[in-house]
Amino acid sequence: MSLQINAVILAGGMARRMGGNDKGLVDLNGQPMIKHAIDRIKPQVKEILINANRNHSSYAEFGYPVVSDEDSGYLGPLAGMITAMAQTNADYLLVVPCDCPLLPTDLVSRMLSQLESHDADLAVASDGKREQPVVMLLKPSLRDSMKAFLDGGERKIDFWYAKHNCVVTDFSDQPNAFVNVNTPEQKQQLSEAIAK
Ligand SMILES: Nc1nc2c(ncn2[C@@H]2O[C@H](COP(=O)(O)OP(=O)(O)OP(=O)(O)O)[C@@H](O)[C@H]2O)c(=O)[nH]1
Ligand SMILES: [Mg+2]
Repeated sequence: MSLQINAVILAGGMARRMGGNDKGLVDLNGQPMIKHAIDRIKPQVKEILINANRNHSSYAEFGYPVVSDEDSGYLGPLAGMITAMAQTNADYLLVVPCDCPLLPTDLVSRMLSQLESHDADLAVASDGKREQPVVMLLKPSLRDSMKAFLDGGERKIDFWYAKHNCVVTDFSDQPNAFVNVNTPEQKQQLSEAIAK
């Protein structure tokens, strides 16, 4: 029987550096930012969840369930992951942010094969220079550990996964895969690069 892999796309942040505009919904080359991530991820997973804390009806228009953080205090990306892990019965959950429009099209296959060959609990992506803590493939059963970590006042995702059997999957062959759009200037730069 083949494994079921679902994804959550995190769009639950405050997007302060984007001037508070809901980052997943800002336009990037004619499409909402999150739509670029959806198009990259959709062929790789069975089901998608969108995690958002405002503008639910706009996010619902993409045709996937929209879930909000259980705690409305904007506790960071871990809060979105915990919510999604509670709502998925898949073997693995892929976590990606809404603000990486160029995610690898082979993200799941490479993370899964490395995870399985190392018998690990989770895989985190790297661009070769830095780990990408909001790009993970993990077992939903890790939710209790993540919740205890967050409830203890911790926020740093890399501190959490360091406590687990974790592999780092290297995507340095795709140097732009994790280009992250946090500011209007970064959006403009990427927009021009895509249009070329
Ligand atoms: N569910 C949830 N997701 C979050 C939260 N904070 C950040 N994220 C998501 O985590 C990912 C990485 O966060 P950032 O790029 O820093 O986004 P952000 O916090 O909205 O932006 P800034 O306010 O500019 O730091 C993005 O996909 C965010 O939507 C949160 O409190 N809850
Ligand atoms: Mg970001």
